[in-house]
Amino acid sequence: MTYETLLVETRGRVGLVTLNRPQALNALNSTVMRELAAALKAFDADKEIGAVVLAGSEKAFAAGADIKEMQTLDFVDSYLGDFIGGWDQVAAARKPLIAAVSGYALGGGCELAMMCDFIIASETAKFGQPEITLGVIPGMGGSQRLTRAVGKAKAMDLVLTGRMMDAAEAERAGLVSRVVAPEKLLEEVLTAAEKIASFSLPAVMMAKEAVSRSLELTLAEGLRFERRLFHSLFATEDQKEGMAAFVAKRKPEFKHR
Ligand SMILES: CC(C)=CC(=O)SCCNC(=O)CCNC(=O)[C@H](O)C(C)(C)COP(=O)(O)OP(=O)(O)OC[C@H]1O[C@@H](n2cnc3c(N)ncnc32)[C@H](O)[C@@H]1OP(=O)(O)O
Repeated sequence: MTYETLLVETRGRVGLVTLNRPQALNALNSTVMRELAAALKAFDADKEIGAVVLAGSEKAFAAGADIKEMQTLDFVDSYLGDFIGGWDQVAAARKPLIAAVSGYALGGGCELAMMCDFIIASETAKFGQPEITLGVIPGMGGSQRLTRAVGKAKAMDLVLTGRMMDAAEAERAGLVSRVVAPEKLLEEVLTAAEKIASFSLPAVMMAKEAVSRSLELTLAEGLRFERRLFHSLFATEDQKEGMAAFVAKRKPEFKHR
């Protein structure tokens, strides 16, 4: 498949998707989001892929939803057309998805990064939900995922003032898992993705599913769900291989089965 707004490639068992609308700081429009959903679906279906990285440019991961595309929308058009309705498809990806954020991750850009499983940021990253400055509010999950990630006080601060927070503040707040030098960002993220992709794919996908469900279930439900997944992994060849390799003091050779 050819993409108009993305660069899509593979690095061993890692899929790499790079947003590619530099003239608009990777502003997200319908084409970007449709292509992104298709690229992630293709990687989900590809048995040779164990993890996916989503990156932007050095200046911008994404500067938000495309304001030029949105400005003439009215309520009836946006409601009947379910504007941005399918844009959360990214959060439905089943394989681990890591956001590599450099520069601006604003509005929909911050929300897109938060749909990924974790965010590794460059020291230059700036996160924010500036929709309030445009007369609207976050619409791709910012009020929900940001609050779960950083807590009510900081989420209210960011959503109500529209200010940006830098990478150090985002790391302290728990929005990003690590901050690295700009020139090391892609290398660091690809190394993390390669490590994940080297493990048993069923175990990796179930680990993702279990952690993701923790945000939706009660503790008792979540613990039961985790236990069922844990038990089920004893039906895989990779559990036998992983534990046999440990006992034999050798490297496991996972078959992803
Ligand atoms: C998801 C939902 C429901 C909502 C949203 O996401 S609303 C959008 C939230 N994002 C923003 O409000 C950020 C808008 N952008 C900026 O504030 C600035 O561009 C900046 C601070 C990120 C960078 O400023 P800088 O001076 O370095 O660059 P610009 O000259 O402003 O931008 C370069 C080029 O990109 C176009 N651009 C930037 N952001 C967007 C955007 N969100 N939508 C459409 N186009 C965008 C900008 O217009 C300029 O293009 P032109 O030179 O052709 O005007």
